[in-house]
Amino acid sequence: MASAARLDLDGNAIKPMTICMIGAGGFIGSHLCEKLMAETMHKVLAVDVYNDKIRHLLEPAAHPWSDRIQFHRINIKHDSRLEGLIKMADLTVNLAAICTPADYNTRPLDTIYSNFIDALPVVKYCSENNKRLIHFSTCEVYGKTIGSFLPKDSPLRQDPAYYLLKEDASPCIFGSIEKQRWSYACAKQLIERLIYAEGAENGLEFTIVRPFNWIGPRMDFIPGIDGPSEGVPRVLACFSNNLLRREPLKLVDGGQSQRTFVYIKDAIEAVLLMIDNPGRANGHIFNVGNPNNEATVKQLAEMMTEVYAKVSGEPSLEVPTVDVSSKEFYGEGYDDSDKRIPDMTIINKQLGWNPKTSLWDLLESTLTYQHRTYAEAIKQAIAKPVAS
Ligand SMILES: NC(=O)c1ccc[n+]([C@@H]2O[C@H](COP(=O)([O-])OP(=O)(O)OC[C@H]3O[C@@H](n4cnc5c(N)ncnc54)[C@H](O)[C@@H]3O)[C@@H](O)[C@H]2O)c1
Ligand SMILES: O=c1ccn([C@@H]2O[C@H](COP(=O)(O)OP(=O)(O)O[C@H]3OC[C@@H](O)[C@H](O)[C@H]3O)[C@@H](O)[C@H]2O)c(=O)[nH]1
Repeated sequence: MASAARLDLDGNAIKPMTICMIGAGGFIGSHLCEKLMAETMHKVLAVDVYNDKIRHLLEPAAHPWSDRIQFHRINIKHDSRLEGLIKMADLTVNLAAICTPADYNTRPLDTIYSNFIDALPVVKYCSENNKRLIHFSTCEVYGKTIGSFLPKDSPLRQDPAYYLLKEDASPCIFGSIEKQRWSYACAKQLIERLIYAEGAENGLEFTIVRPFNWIGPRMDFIPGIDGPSEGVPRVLACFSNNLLRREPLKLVDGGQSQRTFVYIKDAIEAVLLMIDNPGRANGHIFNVGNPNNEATVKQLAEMMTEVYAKVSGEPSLEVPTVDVSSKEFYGEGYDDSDKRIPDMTIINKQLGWNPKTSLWDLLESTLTYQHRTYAEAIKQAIAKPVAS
């Protein structure tokens, strides 16, 4: 339950505030809304084009927080109500974006508009009205590691100086322009630079978040069940879909790329610390990830297969994975980040935050959710005769 006497990291009472949360109906937004309703007295003006993932929080009068969350169905591309909502709030959190890699090379214009152009008015309204902004960027702004350009057998590849990603030191290394994968990272980088410049020149109070593969329940969609049959979500939902349908998991280019995965509930703790501690969060860019949860995509597939067999009680397939080329899976213009380990120095120093949940544990709770939510619907979809 929310307590009125929550304290910030410096021991001061936290005053309830109004938060305009744009993209509140998405994966991260839904978890952040839940946290804010259950554990704080803050109010949320939830802005999105969808609300399926937060509908459970919006049921009238069903919850003690029903007067603290309002949903506004607004497309921020063209809606004059946005400025009014930002003015009414103390803080704006902007999560809205196209952020699935399958879109970056196939819908590069939509990707660039969504991640740069559509975010511009949000930054402008915050700056002009002296409102604080927490903007969601991405770990993809780092692109590839310096080490990836060294010879395969170079011992320097094992030296953290060549792979650890630091907010205030690492360069942003993208591929060539025809590798349209980088349209997203580049748009995110430019909006980061613009926000930083608004801070430097006009005094905007901002925090930039760089999430490193946050995963958990409600991430993306299961194709053909609660999203388009031909849609390609991020890897957690792709692999969940394969496991639910008892198909081999597809390893793009052999699944050699490495990622670090953090449990959504750990990551949301970090965002709440930013919200509640403006003096420590303003003016900073924060990596938010779990450096201890590194795996290649192949290792992730193997672990998910093992965990899913445990939580579903169904035996694994004899051949659980299959290799597929990136051209076949994503189309022309795909490219990849080789390795993503966040440096945690800044978030540790400013907010004292550390992730807690191991990869196995976060997969166990997430795949339990996926099985409970989708297994029956998938069975029915598979059993349905295909219309001729
Ligand atoms: N999940 C991750 O691991 C991760 C990693 C890096 C960066 N991020 C960033 O975090 C943010 C949130 O990511 P997510 O995983 O929750 O994605 P998501 O797709 O689940 O959520 C984004 C939400 O924004 C909404 N939205 C998009 N365009 C909009 C518009 N024009 N008007 C109103 N609403 C709009 C969508 O409907 C969706 O509900 C994004 O900016 C993303 O780039 C996420
Ligand atoms: O079925 C699949 C899906 C994905 N993959 C691979 O799995 C890896 C991870 O893919 P994801 O779809 O989760 O996306 P990425 O980690 O590449 O990018 C993500 O990073 C952070 C955010 O900004 C975005 O949410 C997204 O861009 C990639 O190497 C991809 O090629 C597979 O091997 N098989």
